Amino acid sequence: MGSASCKNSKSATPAAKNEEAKKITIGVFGLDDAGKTTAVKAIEGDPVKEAEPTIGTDKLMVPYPAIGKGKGKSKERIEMIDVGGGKRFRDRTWGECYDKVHGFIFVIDASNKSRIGENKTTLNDLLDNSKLQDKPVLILANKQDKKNAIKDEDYLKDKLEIEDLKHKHRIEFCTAIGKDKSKADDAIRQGFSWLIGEIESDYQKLNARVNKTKTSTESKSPVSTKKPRGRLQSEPSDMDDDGIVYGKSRQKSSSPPPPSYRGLDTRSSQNLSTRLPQLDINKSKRKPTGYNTYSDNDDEKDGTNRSFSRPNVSVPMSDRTNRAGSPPLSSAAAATAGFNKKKKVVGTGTASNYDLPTNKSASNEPKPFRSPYETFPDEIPWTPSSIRSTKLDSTLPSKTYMNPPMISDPLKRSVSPLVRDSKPITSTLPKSGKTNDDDEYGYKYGSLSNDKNKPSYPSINRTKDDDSFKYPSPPSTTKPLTISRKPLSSNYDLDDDDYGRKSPATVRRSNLPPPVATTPTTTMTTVKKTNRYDDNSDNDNDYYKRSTTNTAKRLDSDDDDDRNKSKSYDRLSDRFKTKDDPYGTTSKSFSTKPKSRFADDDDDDNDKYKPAIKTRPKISDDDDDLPSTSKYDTRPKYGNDYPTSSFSKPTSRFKQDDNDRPSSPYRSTTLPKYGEDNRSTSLSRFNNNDNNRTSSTTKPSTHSKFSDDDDDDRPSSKWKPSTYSKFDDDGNDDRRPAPLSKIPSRSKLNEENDDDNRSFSSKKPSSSRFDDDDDRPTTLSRAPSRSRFDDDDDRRPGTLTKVPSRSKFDDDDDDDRAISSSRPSMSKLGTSGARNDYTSANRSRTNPYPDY
Ligand SMILES: Nc1nc2c(ncn2[C@@H]2O[C@H](COP(=O)(O)OP(=O)(O)OP(=O)(O)O)[C@@H](O)[C@H]2O)c(=O)[nH]1
Ligand SMILES: [Mg+2]
Repeated sequence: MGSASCKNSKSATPAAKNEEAKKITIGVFGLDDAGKTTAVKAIEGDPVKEAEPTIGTDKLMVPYPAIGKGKGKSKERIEMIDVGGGKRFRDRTWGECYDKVHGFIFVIDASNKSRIGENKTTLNDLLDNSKLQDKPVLILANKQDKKNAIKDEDYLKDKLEIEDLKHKHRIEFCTAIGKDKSKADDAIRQGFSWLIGEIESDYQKLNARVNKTKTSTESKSPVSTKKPRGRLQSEPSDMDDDGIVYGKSRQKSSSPPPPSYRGLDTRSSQNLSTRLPQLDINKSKRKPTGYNTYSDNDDEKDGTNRSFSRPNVSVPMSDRTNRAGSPPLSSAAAATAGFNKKKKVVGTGTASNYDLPTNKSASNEPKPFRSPYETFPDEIPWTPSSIRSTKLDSTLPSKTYMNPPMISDPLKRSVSPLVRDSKPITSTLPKSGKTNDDDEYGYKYGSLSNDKNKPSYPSINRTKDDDSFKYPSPPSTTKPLTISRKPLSSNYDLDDDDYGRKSPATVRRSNLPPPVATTPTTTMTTVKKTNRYDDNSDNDNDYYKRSTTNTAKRLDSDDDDDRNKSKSYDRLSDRFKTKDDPYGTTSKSFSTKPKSRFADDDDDDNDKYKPAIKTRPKISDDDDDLPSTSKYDTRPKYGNDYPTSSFSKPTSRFKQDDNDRPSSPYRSTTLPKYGEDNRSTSLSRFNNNDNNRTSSTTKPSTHSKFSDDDDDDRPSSKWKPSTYSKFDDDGNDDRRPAPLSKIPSRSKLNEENDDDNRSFSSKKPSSSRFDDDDDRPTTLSRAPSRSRFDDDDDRRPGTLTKVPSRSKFDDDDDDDRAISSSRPSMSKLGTSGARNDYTSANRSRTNPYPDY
C-alpha cells in the first residue's frame, strides 16, 4: 500500500489499454471522521476498529471484490485513493484526484446528523465537478452500528438532495469498523462490487478520461477543469467534454456554492496549489506536529466527538477535535482556529510562511486572554481578596518589615509623612479624560517622567471634579467654606488650607521622629492595608474609603499626586509658599526629593528604594486588583488615596471602625505600631475635625517622604482606623469582598448607590464622561468626578472608585445610616433627601472652621 500524493500516483497508475492489465482507481471522499479509511481497510480485507485521520491523501491497493466482474482476477488490484476529509484537504487535495479516478466512494457518517448539510454540500460539489461527472459513485452511509444513524434511504437522499440524481450511484448503509477481521461489512463489499462493476461496464470511456487527464495540461490545475457554478446553473446540458451524458442536470440555485466559492477560504484550491508547497504525506507523518499543509480553515468547522488515540498521527488538535459529531466548534478550537488563521493570513503566502502558522500552531493551546499580564504574577486583578490576603499573610515575613535599607534611606527619614499632603497645585489628568485604568496607571507610574511633557489636566475639569467631590450636595448654603474655596483656591490650595488648620495634628505628626522605627511598621501596615483593601476589592474600595463627605478635594489631590508625582514636586514649593504651609520643611524635603523616587514608585526600578520595596510583593497584591499594568505603582496611589478618604469620617467612627473592621487583623498589627503616634494624632485630630482627620491619614501616606511602600504602609496604619470605621459605617464595606464585609445590606447599598449615582450623574453634565467610564471596567475612574465613580461602582462590585464621588458618598452615607444602626446620628439621614442634611451635618460637625 503506497502512500503518495496524487501527483505521484500518476506514474504509479499504468495505462489500462490491456484488459489484463486493467487498472481501476477509486477515489474515496467524504468528510473527516466519516469512516473513509475504515471503509477502505474493510474493503482491503483488513478491517480496523480505529483508523487514523488521513492527512492529505493516501493510496492503497485492494483486491478485486470477491463478487462481481472482478471475481477471479485476484492478481489485479484496485487502487484506492483515500483522502483526508478535513476541509483543508477538501479544498486543496481532493481536486487533484478527481481526474485520476474511474469512480468514487462518498462516505457519510450517518450517525452525525449535524453534518448532514455539510455532507450534502460536499457531495454535490463532487457531483458537480466535471472531472467526476459521469463517474459512478457509491455512497456509504456509514456507522450504521450507531443507534442514531440514518437508515432510511429516501430520507438520506432528501437530506443530501440527490433524490433526482441521475448520476450512476448507489447507497449502502454499512458499518465500516471491523466486526469480523476476515471480511468487510457485506454492504460495503456489495457496494464496492457494484461500483467496480459499473466502472468495468464503462471502463474504456472512463479510462480514456483518466488517461486523457494524465497527459492534459488540465490535470495540472484541477480547479480549472471544474465547471463554474454559473455554468452549471445556466446550462442544463448534461454533456461533458467527452460527450458523456450526466445522469442529472444539477441546478442547485438554492444550494450553497462549493466550498472554494463560498468564501470560507479565499484561497481556493487553485490558488493554494500554486502557493502551497507540495504536500508530503510521509514527511507529515514523520513529523507528527505541524503539518505544513494545514490551513486555518481546515476542519475547524467540523465538529466531532472523535477521540484521537492514534499515536502516530500528527493531526493538530484543531483538526481532530472538530470532527463530525460535535457540531459547534469548541471555544478552544475556535480560538485555535482563529489563532492559526490570523497567522496564516499574515505573510506573503510563501511556503515558508505557511510553515509558520503550522509550526506555531503545533501547540494548539489557546492563548490566555490576558497572556500579556501573565508575566505579572501579582496582577490578577480580580483575585478574591481573601486569597490574596491569605497569600500576603503567608508571604509576609513577620519582622522583615523592618527594612534596614529603607530606614537607612535618608530621604525617607527626612521626608515627613505629610509630604503626601503636599500635593501639586496642578494636577495632570489626561486631557481626554481617559478613565482607562491602564492609561491612568501608566500615566501615573509607568511614564511618570514623561508626564511632565504631557499637557496638564485642564483646570476646568479638575475644578469640576473637585467641586463634585467637595460638594457632594448641591453647593449648599450651609457650607460657604467649600463653595468659597472652590473658586478661590485650587483644590490643592484648599487641601493646604485644611492642612494648615488641621495641622495641629499634622504638625505633630510631622514633628514626630523620623520613621526609622515606624518604617517597618509602616511597611507592615501597608501590607495589611493592602490586604484589607484587596479584600474590599481593590482600588474602588480605596476610593470608597476615601469617600467621605468633604474628602473629595483630597481625593482629587491624592489622585493628582498619584498621577503626577513628579510634577507635584516641582509645584510643592510654590504651593507651600503661597499657602503659608506650616510644613515648609516638609515641602522642601519633598521638593528636593529626586524624581527617581517617584520613578521608583512607578517602576520599582529604583534600586535606591528597592530595599524598602521588599514588601512590595505584598503590596502588589493590592495592585492585583488593578487590571492595569502597574502593579506596584498602584499602591502608592492607594496610600495617598486612603488618607484623603479617611478625611471625612468622624473620630467616633474611627473607634467603631476599629472594632468593626473586617480587616482588623491588620489593624491590630498596624495600629499598635503606628501606634501610638498615628492613632493618638489622628484621633485627636479627628475629634476636632474631620478634615484634620483626612490630613492625618493622608500624611502617613505621603508619597514624597516614603517610597511607595512607605506611603502605603504609613497611611495605612494611621488612616486605616479612621477609614475603616468610616467605611464600615458608611457601608463601604459592601465593596469589600464578602469575607470582610460585615454589613449585611451590601447589596442593598449597592443598589441604592447605583440608583443614586445615576440620578446624580444625570443631574450633572459631567456625568456623561463618567458614563463612559462605565464602559471601562477598570479603575480609572479615580478621576475626581463623581459620576465616574458612580459608574465604577456599578461595574466593580468592590472597587474603590466610588469613594471620591460626592454623590456616591452621599449615597453611601445615606445607605449607611439607613442600614447601620450603630450610628444613630446617621440613621436619620437614611433617605436620599437627607443627603444635604447629612452633608451639612458632617460639615458642621467635622469642620472646625466654619468660616471656610
Ligand atoms: N461506530 C463506528 N465507528 C466508525 C465506523 N467507521 C469508522 N468509525 C470510526 O470513525 C472514526 C473515523 O474513521 P476514519 O476511517 O478515520 O474516518 P475518515 O473518514 O478516514 O477520517 P479522515 O481520514 O480524517 O478523513 C474512527 O474512530 C473510526 O473508528 C463505523 O462504522 N461505526
Ligand atoms: Mg481517513
